[in-house]
Amino acid sequence: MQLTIDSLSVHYAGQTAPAVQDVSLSLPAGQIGVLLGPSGCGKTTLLRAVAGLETVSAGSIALAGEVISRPGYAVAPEQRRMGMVFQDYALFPHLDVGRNVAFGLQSLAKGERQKRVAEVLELVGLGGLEGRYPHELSGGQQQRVALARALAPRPQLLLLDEPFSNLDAGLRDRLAQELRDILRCHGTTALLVTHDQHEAFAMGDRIGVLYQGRLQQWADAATLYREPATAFVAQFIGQGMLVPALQDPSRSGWMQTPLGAISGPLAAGDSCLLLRAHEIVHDAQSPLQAELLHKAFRGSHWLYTLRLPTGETVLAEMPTDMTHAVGERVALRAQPGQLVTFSDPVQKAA
Ligand SMILES: Nc1ncnc2c1ncn2[C@@H]1O[C@H](COP(=O)(O)OP(=O)(O)OP(=O)(O)O)[C@@H](O)[C@H]1O
Repeated sequence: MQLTIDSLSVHYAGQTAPAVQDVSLSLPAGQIGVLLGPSGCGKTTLLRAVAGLETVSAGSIALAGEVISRPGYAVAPEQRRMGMVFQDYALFPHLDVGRNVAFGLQSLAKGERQKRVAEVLELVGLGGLEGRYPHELSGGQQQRVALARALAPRPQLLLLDEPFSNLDAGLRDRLAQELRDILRCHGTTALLVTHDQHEAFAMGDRIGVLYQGRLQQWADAATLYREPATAFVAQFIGQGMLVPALQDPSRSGWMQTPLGAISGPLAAGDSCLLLRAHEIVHDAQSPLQAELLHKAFRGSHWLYTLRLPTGETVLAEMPTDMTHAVGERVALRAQPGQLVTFSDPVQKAA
């Protein structure tokens, strides 16, 4: 079912600023939306408001065109037909897998209930494990039971709050991919909260980046990366760096940066340029020398942290055959692809 959030604010009593401010987004039926952002930016509050667990102070939430929350009106959480999966799975330890999954199916006759339980367990790859207890399962299997339990009553919308945070990195990646396939296969509309960009990119058809309660951008992963709407998104996604940029007074169509002159227009009022680590390259011919502060081996490349002569610190990806030692000077050149510029980063990010 399509989820539409319009100018939504949630203000906790006693707090000076709203936890969620003027957020609008639309998630089409059958798609997976992800809320991404640093700790405290309002992701969980927004998810809980959709679930009906937080009171809305302004704006509205609608499911399939029908308003379910607005100031002074809220459909009760249990009547929203939403499934929820939390980071701790919240399985009932004294109930076996079958009865955990059957929890929301009390209205069905016994035979139908058993059929549906078997069906969703099959869907999550746990067919035949009805008789096991949660403590007899691995973390990944418990996560899948929680998912099966949420999917069993055929929710209109599935809400997931950091569902993989208790799992190790390898399993997390695999389950994120699996979960995406299961939701696709089931045609489920889902909204997931995470602070992990890789997870957001692996799962989301649409990703919303939140900062200080405000939605900075709601777009697919490629758009967030290539066309960040705000300086915050530019820096948050893909380790972006904003370096100062000035229109070159003597050469039109060129800008001056701490990495030298760069060909390209600087829009009126803009004063910084987005660069990513792969856009700063080693060039033995370049007059620009930066001091190597730190280097980390990343398998396919080195990640260098470098101090420019003007004092700014930048990251650069270098080939693995580079042998610079920390403290050495490294000759650099900026080689930006598509130019993305912003005005003052603080102003844009707020
Ligand atoms: N029940 C509450 N009462 C008052 N303030 C709250 C409450 N819950 C959250 N907050 C505040 O609202 C803001 C947003 O919190 P929220 O939990 O939504 O952030 P989050 O992005 O999910 O963070 P995290 O990634 O750390 O879980 C924070 O400043 C938080 O301190």
